[in-house]
Amino acid sequence: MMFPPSLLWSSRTAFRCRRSLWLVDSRLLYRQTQPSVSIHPVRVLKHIRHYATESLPQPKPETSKQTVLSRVLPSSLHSSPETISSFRKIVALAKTEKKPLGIAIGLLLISSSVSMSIPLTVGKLIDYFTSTNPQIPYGLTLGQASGILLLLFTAGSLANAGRVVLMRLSGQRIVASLRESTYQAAIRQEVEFVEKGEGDVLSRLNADSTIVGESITQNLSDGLRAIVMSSVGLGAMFYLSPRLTLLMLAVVPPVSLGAVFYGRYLKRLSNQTQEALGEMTKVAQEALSALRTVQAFNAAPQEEAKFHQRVLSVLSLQKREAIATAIFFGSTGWSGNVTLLALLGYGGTLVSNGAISVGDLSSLLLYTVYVGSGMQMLTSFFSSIMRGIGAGTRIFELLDRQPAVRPYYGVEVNPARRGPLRFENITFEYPSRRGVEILKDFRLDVEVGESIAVVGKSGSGKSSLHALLLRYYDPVKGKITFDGQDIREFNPTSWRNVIGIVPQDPVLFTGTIATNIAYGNESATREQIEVAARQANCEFIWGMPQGFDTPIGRMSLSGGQRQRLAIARALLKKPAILALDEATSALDATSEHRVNDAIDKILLSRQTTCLIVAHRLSTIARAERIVVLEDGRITESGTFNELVAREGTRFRALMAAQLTAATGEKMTPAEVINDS
Ligand SMILES: Nc1ncnc2c1ncn2[C@@H]1O[C@H](COP(=O)(O)OP(=O)(O)OP(=O)(O)O)[C@@H](O)[C@H]1O
Repeated sequence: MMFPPSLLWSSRTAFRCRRSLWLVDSRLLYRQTQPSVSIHPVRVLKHIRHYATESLPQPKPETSKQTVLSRVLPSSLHSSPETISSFRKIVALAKTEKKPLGIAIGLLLISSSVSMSIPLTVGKLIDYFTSTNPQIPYGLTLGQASGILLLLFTAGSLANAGRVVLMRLSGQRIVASLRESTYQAAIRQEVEFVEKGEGDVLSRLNADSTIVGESITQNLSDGLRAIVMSSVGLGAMFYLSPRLTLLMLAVVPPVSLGAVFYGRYLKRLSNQTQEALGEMTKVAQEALSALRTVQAFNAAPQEEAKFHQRVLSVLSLQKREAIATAIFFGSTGWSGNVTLLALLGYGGTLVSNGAISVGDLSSLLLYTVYVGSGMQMLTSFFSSIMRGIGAGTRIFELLDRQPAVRPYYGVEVNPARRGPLRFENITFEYPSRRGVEILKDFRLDVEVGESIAVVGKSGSGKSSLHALLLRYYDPVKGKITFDGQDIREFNPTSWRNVIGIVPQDPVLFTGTIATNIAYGNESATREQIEVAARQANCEFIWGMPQGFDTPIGRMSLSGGQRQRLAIARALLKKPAILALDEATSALDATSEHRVNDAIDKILLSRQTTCLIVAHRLSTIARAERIVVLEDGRITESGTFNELVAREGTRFRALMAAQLTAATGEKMTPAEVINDS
């Protein structure tokens, strides 16, 4: 017996399923993944029964809610409280769409009832046309009966169309709101969490929310339809001929037992193939992402050979899988058809004995197909529920996650507040590198309006100071205070409002120059934006044809221009603290001059406390105080002249190394300053 391919899953869907979730059962999956597979519907029924009673641990008596779930979930999932809570949350999501979903379910019942009457009608028609004394119930004429049937089928189709529209729209609305809340939750997490698993967050936003939406609507509707089809179909079969129905139910179990074991073997093979495919992709990915290196070392043949090996192992597994699948489906198809033959044979004798009419036998065979389809749909329904729960668990994990730094919790900081900034005995490790102390008992006091240049070799922890200041992370020991108050007491959003940040490599977002300067400050007027741009020496904007309305992306900005835009963005906030992380790459002389001039203006105003991670000598020389960061601590501190004048300082060595790298000549900082 062949199932309509539309009822069968694509293998891609199944693979996705397998990746994320425990599947209902190998044999059922296998049937779902293969198009044009012969499946005996009653065998499927048996499988489900087996699945529900044996492959699952018995429900725990203590909780009635768990009991219901235990029947539908596989053992690996149903025992987990997470799964149960995820299931409940998914159901709760559907509550927002209670009304349309309720109507859709009503329509579904109407359309299913109509379609379930078809086999019976066909049987009656066959009997009517083959009978020597044809009679229509209720004394209807053939025309009237046909008219009623036509009306019924039209109503069924309309109900079905209505169901599809309502379910889809509800599903899409659920997915849309789920995406928004997932995005909101993700964007409020601490940076470490998102940066570590950015791809993960994106897949939750994209794939997982779609799966959850589908499992509430589309799959729920399919599942209900399947339940109606299977139960009504079986009932009708028993009504038409209990003997034939029992015969079918008796033939199936022994055949299905073999299929169970074989199905498991196939599933194992399929898993191995997927793993091998993963390995193959990894090899290709590595080489393609490092193509410059591959070509520079003429390593293409070597990479091709590596890939060839992986392709071979995939091929050999696929060959085994193909043979095994062929045997599996050949034999299940054969046994399915033999069962059908037995039914026809026995049914035929019953017809010739007059125990059953030709029409009833036809109806019964048609119902068998319906029940089979219903069972098939039911199995995908279980898998879909589990996929939905798996995806839901990942989404709810993010939705329920409390960020390590709660963005809207704590004391509001008045934007006009000013005060000294103190790093008090800070010890800091990155959460992903526990045990590696980036800062050790670090101490630094910065007075209001003071400018400090932090210097040190690459990787010494300079930028980490800014990360702590912005509360991307919190120190392991010690505290940072602003105006005498621990910054951890502040509401991070309002605290970040008083800090202007200029990162090493400023990010510009899609939009115009103006929207980029006003990033995070949407209420800023054009005038305020222009003032900030002027302060930051962004005169280049006025030279652009569309000025401040020039879209970013249509032009390429130089490093110096980007940095000045970032300074303008920071200045627009009128920050109490400016955290400037200077780009390490050299700027051309004019750019550097314009950037430095902008920094000068900020420093001279003495309105903003400046903590500059400095690389360029010209910037370092501008700061009132320079601190040298080494081994997580400040080892030297003083004005530029003091540090240059001091013999054998770490600062002199650092500067000399930088100058040598920049000029190619051995020079001292003092020489360069004098030269310029
Ligand atoms: N997110 C992170 N997770 C783990 N380790 C990090 C992270 N960011 C930086 N580090 C490590 O912390 C150390 C200090 O890095 P940091 O960026 O603060 O140094 P830096 O002095 O600013 O360096 P550079 O001058 O090259 O910018 C480095 O060893 C770096 O590899």
